[in-house]
Amino acid sequence: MTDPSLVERIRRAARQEQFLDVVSAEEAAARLRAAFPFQALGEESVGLADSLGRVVARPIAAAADAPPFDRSAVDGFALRAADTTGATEATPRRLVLNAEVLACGVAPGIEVAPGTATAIATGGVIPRGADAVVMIEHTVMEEGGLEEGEPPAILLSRAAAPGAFVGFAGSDIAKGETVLRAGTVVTSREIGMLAACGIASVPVVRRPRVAVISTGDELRAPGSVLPPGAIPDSNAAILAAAVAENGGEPLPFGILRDEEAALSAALSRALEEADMVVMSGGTSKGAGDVSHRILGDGVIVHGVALKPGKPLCIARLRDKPVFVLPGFPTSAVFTFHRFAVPLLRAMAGLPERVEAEVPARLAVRMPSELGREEYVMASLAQGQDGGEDGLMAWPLGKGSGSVTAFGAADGFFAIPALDQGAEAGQALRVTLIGGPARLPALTIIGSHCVGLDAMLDLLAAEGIGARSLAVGSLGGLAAAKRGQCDLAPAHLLDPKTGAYNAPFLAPGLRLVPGWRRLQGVVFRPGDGRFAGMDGAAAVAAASADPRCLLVNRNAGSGTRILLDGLLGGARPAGYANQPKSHNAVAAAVAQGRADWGVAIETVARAYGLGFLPLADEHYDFFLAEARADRAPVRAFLRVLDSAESQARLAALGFRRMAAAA
Ligand SMILES: Nc1nc2c(c(=O)[nH]1)N[C@H]1C(S)=C(S)[C@@H](COP(=O)(O)OP(=O)(O)OC[C@H]3O[C@@H](n4cnc5c(N)ncnc54)[C@H](O)[C@@H]3O)O[C@H]1N2
Ligand code: MOO
Repeated sequence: MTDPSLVERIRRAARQEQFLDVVSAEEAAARLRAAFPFQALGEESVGLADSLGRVVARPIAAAADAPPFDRSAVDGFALRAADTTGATEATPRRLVLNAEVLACGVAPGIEVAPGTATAIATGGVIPRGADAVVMIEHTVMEEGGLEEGEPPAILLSRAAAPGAFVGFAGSDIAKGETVLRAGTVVTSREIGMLAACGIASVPVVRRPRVAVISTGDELRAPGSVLPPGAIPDSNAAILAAAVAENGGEPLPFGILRDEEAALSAALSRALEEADMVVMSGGTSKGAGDVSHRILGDGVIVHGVALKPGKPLCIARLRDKPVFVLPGFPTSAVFTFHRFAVPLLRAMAGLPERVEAEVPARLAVRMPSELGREEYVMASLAQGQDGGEDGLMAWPLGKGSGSVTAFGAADGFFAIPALDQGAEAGQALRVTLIGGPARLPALTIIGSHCVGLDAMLDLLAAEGIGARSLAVGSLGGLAAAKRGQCDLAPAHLLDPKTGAYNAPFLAPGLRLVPGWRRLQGVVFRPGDGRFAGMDGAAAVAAASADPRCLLVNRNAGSGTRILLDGLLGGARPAGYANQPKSHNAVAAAVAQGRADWGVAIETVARAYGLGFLPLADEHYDFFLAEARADRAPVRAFLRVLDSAESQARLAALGFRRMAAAA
């Protein structure tokens, strides 16, 4: 049943013109702190095995001593230390054995009287009278002289101090002592302690239940077939996992359409079942943006001067926190961590997360919007070899819509609201996400290619990690010249000479031949306008037909230079559409937004497109001479020349060039 007051609020909110009331991130956090208690939820009791990963709710005292009785730490004989005084190899002491053997679990029956000893196993109960144990290897059984019926004896060649090899009851932990304090996260180690102290049920903080709701008509569950315009719901999966990582229990509410009635019904149910509600999508000003409208006067923040995350909306409904995160994945995840996680952890009884920072220098200039504090996701790579340069931070440059930026980044840095950007070389502090930065052995910066992925897979199989930053051919070349990477893959066509890459060599760099990628005209199979043509004829015919729409490439790309050369100054329909990758060209043609373009054969095949060859693109590597002798670089060059790599490249449709010099 939908709460009638909620419906009324929704109606009221719907009548209002919606606007964002942007506040600073600090103000937003302060309002959140003022609205909620930031304290652990109540406690519940769980079985020992189920306590793994839970937070201890109150101090737990040992229910029993550990060990529960005085026990032997060795295999040997329990005895009175006083009987051993002065024992040496030359003057052994003789002790008569008692007629019992104290294996583990055996209750002793005979008191150890002066001049006697009892055989005992490691873990055996120390018998009354004994105060020490000697190891079996420091004794010998008495040889010969045994009269009929006389008990056996041992000869002892070492003196034992009182307490030797005795583990006293409660010496590990004594009954009543605190085993675990409130706030401890239970791991296998804590479980071991609890078990040893005889504790079978554990008082833990109740896990905050967090309803996760995705909104958007375009969303489909991951793995479903996507109709045109649809995208997989990645936010729900990321957010549910992040809830679990921070001590919460995610309650998946699935995908809801941008429809107020359905949304408010779901919200009402979520508020009944959960301690916190996290929605994503529909919080900005667009036509379909309805999520925030259903919150009515419960809203405490709507709009934060942050990038990513401006349209973040936070509300308090029925005393429970509701976060409406921006739909863009990077924005959603970033704002979740920044605002929802501190509250979630407090409710779960977990301490605030401490995020480590490392100093680094910015590798390239990063522009930023004035008026919003901008957080830039970055990868870290070692600067100039030798370490003087320390770490360089490379912005991932993927924007709020990226689903990979947050996952791929080592961390992020902030550009203050009043700055219009950060300069190359500027000193930064990078906040690490997901633990310490793992700096790989090999740094590769430049143009990306699936062939390179194949090389890096082979290297990884040898245990050599590589970081490949896709910043384009020119960006990689610049990084190589500055000594910031080992290898810079590139496919730069020099329009004057028509040659690839070699004309761009600079002192200190060497060119390692990579592979050739066949480029050609791509079109939808069955498009009769391209039937029976070769590449050059297809370019001529298509560019002369105003209804045949081109998808071009960005200025400076090798493909653009090639196409401009073929067009000879012509500007066919669609020329202004200039995406930055082979894949974007193929997608535009495959989906009918354009009819033709130029891309590499591998990509044409992947999209099921027709392909008419034009020319070979050379994908080579600029190698910094100063780094050429590093073991990981040598390993890369070896892999590049291996039979396995030739086979993989051939399977991808690439032709490997002459062996590396
Ligand atoms: N005219 C304006 N437009 C936008 C503004 C603005 O101020 N004025 N703000 C921009 C900013 S900043 C952000 S961030 C986004 C956030 O928009 P919404 O929160 O309303 O999100 P949607 O429009 O629903 O979706 C945005 C984008 O994200 C995709 N999405 C949504 N949910 C998911 C999901 N669960 N998994 C994966 N991807 C998801 C959605 O398809 C859209 O592509 O608004 C800007 N616009
Ligand atoms: O705030 Mo939005 O999250 O910049 O893209």
